[in-house]
Amino acid sequence: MLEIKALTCIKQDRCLFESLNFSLLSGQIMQIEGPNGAGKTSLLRIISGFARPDEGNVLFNNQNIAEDYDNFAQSLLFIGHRTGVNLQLTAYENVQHWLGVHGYGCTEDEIYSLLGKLGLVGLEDVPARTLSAGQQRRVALVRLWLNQAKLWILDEPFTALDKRGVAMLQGRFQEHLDSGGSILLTTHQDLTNSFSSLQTLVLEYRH
Ligand SMILES: Nc1ncnc2c1ncn2[C@@H]1O[C@H](COP(=O)(O)OP(=O)(O)OP(=O)(O)O)[C@@H](O)[C@H]1O
Repeated sequence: MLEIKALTCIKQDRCLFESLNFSLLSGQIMQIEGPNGAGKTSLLRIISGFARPDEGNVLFNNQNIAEDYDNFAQSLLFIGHRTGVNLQLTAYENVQHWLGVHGYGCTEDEIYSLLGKLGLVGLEDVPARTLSAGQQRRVALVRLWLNQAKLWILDEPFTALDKRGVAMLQGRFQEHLDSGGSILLTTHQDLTNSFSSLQTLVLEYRH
């Protein structure tokens, strides 16, 4: 599904990674690990097509993403470490907004039911700025239930979640993998015993 070929990234005269190669198949999950500043977010942004590598290519289904980005974008769900939640809107309004962007239909009842499933009962209609960090993260993660993208790229998705939230998210990941999806993520969470298809890529801090 995803092939990373000879990727090199240089930031502020520092080479973050050089000639990086790996692939991610349908049903696989890959965790990118490494110390602060190693280049994990930079790598995710390049693979998502938001930034250009200094060298190398990203292929999705054998197609260079730079050559047909619109097609790739339809298969991609990216959630960054900044949640992307509009803090002026309520949780319900944020979901409505994402539904509009992705062109999916959902009834009012379905939206409330989903927010309830994510532990946000009673918080659906208050401005997101009044929610806790973990509750805001839960609002952001609603997109994982509203999306049909095959490839999920997630930067620190577990941040601020409590144990139940972590378990719920891992359950959602497994559903996605079981249905043939793939996940590339950064996290400091230990996922070793959680996913049989887990691959790990460690980025060292290069001086
Ligand atoms: N837009 C930018 N312009 C210049 N330098 C940048 C830019 N974005 C990132 N960097 C630098 O690239 C390096 C890697 O940053 P990156 O955010 O990819 O690291 P990270 O591994 O995700 O770190 P963390 O674990 O702290 O999130 C850092 O030294 C950072 O200062």
